[in-house]
Amino acid sequence: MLSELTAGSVEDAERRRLSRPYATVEAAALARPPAIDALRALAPAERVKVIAEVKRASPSRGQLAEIRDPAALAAAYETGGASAISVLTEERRFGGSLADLEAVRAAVSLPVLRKDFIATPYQVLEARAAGADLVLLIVAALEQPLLTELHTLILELGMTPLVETHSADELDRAIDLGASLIGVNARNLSTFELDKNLFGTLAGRIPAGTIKVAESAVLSAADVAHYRSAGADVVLVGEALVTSDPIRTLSEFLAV
Ligand SMILES: O=C(O)c1ccccc1NCC(=O)[C@H](O)[C@H](O)COP(=O)(O)O
Repeated sequence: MLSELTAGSVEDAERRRLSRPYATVEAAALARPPAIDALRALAPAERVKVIAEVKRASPSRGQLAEIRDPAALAAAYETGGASAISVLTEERRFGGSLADLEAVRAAVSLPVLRKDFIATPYQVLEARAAGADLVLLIVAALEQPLLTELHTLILELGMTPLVETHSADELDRAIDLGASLIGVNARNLSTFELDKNLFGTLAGRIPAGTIKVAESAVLSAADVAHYRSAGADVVLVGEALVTSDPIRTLSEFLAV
């Protein structure tokens, strides 16, 4: 499933590239105001921080929410105390788009994450051109040389890579990169199985000074407390926010 999702995202980007060539997107990326410092926004603090996700649908859960106005949802997340916004831009299975990212960028002053299946430099440039401050890199989807190349490009463009892992081997690869922001996703992106204890199993391997993000399966304040007690600096939340009153849910999560 992960390779299928990645191939689909790359194919869609190649289609866009026919009407918007590399040089055009690169120029747009370089013309953007500097990216917001996401490491600062997500730095460890007394309380857990939340990356709040704009997520319409997913392969594991189907349709989650009809989000007509992603900018309004992101603004609510900002009001509710989120520290960054994640925007799923994958079109086929998540119903997202780069237009969503651009709308969110214009609506909030928080760092914005492009959450997609990124496997080419063109997709990284698209992210910056649309106003992203962070870009997701999924270790399981990328061989180490490509992972290194994309990680370097994201940094060169002034953005922050969120390097996502799901096993000790993947975590070691993220650490070898020198990643400053590492996510452990409870969801196996091929089988969709959820393991809420994976973060706790792996967190001890993450070097001091690295920001630790627990991703997925955060459905309640108890889940936030579980990840926090296992060492999470940040939790990334999608479903629980888009299927509830996001401001109320955020306030419950941030009170942990
Ligand atoms: O959410 C899915 O079903 C999914 C399937 C395959 C690849 C990625 C997938 N989701 C991306 C994410 O990592 C989540 O959107 C994110 O961590 C938030 O998860 P949740 O709070 O459980 O909605």
